[in-house]
Amino acid sequence: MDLFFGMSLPEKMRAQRKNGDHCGYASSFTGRFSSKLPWKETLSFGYCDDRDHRSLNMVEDYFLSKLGEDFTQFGYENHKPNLILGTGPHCDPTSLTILHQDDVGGLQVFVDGKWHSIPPCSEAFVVNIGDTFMVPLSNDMYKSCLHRAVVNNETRRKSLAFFLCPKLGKVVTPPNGLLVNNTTNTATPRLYPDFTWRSLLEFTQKHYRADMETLDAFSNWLQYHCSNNTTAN
Ligand SMILES: O=C(O)CCC(=O)C(=O)O
Ligand SMILES: [Fe+2]
Repeated sequence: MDLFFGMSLPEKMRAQRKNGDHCGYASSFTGRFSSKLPWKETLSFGYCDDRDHRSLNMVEDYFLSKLGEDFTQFGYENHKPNLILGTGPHCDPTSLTILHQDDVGGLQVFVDGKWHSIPPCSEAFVVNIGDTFMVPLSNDMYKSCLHRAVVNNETRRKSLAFFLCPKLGKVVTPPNGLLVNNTTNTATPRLYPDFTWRSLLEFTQKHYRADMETLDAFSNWLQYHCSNNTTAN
């Protein structure tokens, strides 16, 4: 991880994540957005548990193809010290996040109106519910977790995150059982429209940096697009 992030920007840019792609290097200074910029660099890899797409040496293969023979290390997030922002407040748009932070710490969750620090523990993972868990599995019963990562002015911070997502074309919708109020036997209101992970991914990759209002913004965006498509047809 240190080997990669210690390289010069032009060198890291050889592994730059292309717009709409899942793998590669991205940072505040090369990004797809011009506002609400977090101070972080990320290196991402996609993994699909599917026989046809599985690669045993996915990370190694990626580095070999992008950076050449003598490079086989990998890493994920790298937050730089001395600069104000790490990762701003947001809920992950994905389903579940399994996160490991190094001993510098900095991860905070928003609970009961306050930010709480999550102390780093080398032997533990933090598991967060994301928006795509909240909608289909609970129709809002389980809230996605609002969190942020702060940086300090002494030490570089690193974290490693695994984001679990549905298949791209899978329709994200709550099961019928959650749409009925068992006491009154009436339908509970749908809080969000059905969507595919492909469309939420596109929204958060190309149009909107995930924050605490991603789902509301996404619902509006979907409605606008659907009504425009209907009008166009
Ligand atoms: O670095 C961290 O601890 C959190 C990163 C994060 O929230 C994210 O990448 O979604
Ligand atoms: Fe996050």
